[in-house]
Amino acid sequence: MSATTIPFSTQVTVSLGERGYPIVIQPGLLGEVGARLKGLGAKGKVGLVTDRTVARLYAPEVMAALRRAGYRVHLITVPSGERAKTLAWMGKVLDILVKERFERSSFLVALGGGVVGDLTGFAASVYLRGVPFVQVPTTVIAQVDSSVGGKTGVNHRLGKNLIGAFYQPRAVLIDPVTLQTLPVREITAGLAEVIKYGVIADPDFFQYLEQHISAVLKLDREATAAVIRRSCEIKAAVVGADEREGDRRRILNYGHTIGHALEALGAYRSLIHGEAVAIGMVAEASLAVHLGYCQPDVVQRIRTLAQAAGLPYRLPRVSMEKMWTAMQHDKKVVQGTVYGVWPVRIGEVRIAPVQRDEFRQWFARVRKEHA
Ligand SMILES: NC(=O)c1ccc[n+]([C@@H]2O[C@H](COP(=O)([O-])OP(=O)(O)OC[C@H]3O[C@@H](n4cnc5c(N)ncnc54)[C@H](O)[C@@H]3O)[C@@H](O)[C@H]2O)c1
Ligand SMILES: O=C(O)C(=O)C[C@@H](O)[C@H](O)[C@H](O)COP(=O)(O)O
Ligand SMILES: [Zn+2]
Repeated sequence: MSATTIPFSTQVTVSLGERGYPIVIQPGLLGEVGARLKGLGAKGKVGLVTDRTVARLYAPEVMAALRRAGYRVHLITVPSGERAKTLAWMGKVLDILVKERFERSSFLVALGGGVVGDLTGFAASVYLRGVPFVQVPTTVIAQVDSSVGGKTGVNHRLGKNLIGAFYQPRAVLIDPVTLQTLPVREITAGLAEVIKYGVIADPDFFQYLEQHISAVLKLDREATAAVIRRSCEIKAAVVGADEREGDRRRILNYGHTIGHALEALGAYRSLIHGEAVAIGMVAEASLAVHLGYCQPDVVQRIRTLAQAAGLPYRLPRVSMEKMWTAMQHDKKVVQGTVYGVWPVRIGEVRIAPVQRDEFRQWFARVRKEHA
């Protein structure tokens, strides 16, 4: 893949028939949010949902853009980070929508990272049995992954995203300039989902990341354009083929069986999502070797790339029993059996069950190696 052939402003389509939508990637797009909503036929009042950090950085610009297009705007702000992804905060957002008499035709705009996008999408899916919403993602994770595909929801103490709905946005409006204000830890965490796409679907993209990781980390213009576009293309293709995760979409969950268990065990405070996914990807690749699905060089390449991106890759101190119990809440569990996404080679994964005994043996081996 050559970075020089990548135009910065581009569009990717999520092909889902009447639920299909564009992903527009364009520097400066925040200033056009109002005009884009007009293009979608939005009328009346807009609910702009964001978190406290993003409100300070970008809400004035987006509110001005919406007002220029003739909209009345009601700003709804939640705390920053994973602690807002709860039923309690969902209730507070819904309270405001009710009190402010938002109507069925009112659009919600999710301005922020994956937390704001997942929470707003879920609120949009249930308020008046469904109001339209638009994603305006401002983190790497949100621009390459969470804003696309319609998985919305909130966490439960015992498991990640256990309460939610499939509900597609009307459009995804990506302004890559917003990434400039992200803390390094958040940029790095976002790269876990980017590396994931290489492992599950595109060996050339994985190789591109191996060769350009420092440019990507510096948010170099061409590298950023390449990463956002290719990630959105892969996600859009998978979602277009299997919207509700009947089968193929499960590949997007690579690294998440263990990753989500680690997030829940840390009460959603010790690891942020991308970090947990990075550890999960390396661990699940290593487990895939143990299960006989791939060779050790695959784990080595994934671990080396994660390390080069500055991601954590070692399992934290946690008991095997607690891990296994937390993994029972994975949405890929079928009749009590945990199904994992296992790399076969870079660019190809397979989905298969893992038994408790296999997990226990692998876990004991890893613990011994790291002792
Ligand atoms: N729905 C999906 O398909 C999907 C996919 C991947 C992840 N997710 C979910 O997304 C969440 C993680 O998303 P995230 O990493 O974006 O987390 P996040 O939404 O918590 O954002 C991370 C932090 O960055 C701040 N921030 C956001 N944009 C900023 C900017 N431009 N400049 C400075 N600071 C900014 C936020 O205030 C927050 O503190 C998790 O809950 C995960 O489960 C969902
Ligand atoms: O879009 C998907 O499908 C994914 O699995 C993408 C993941 O990166 C994302 O974290 C998703 O929210 C996980 O979904 P879940 O169904 O395991 O909660
Ligand atoms: Zn994820």
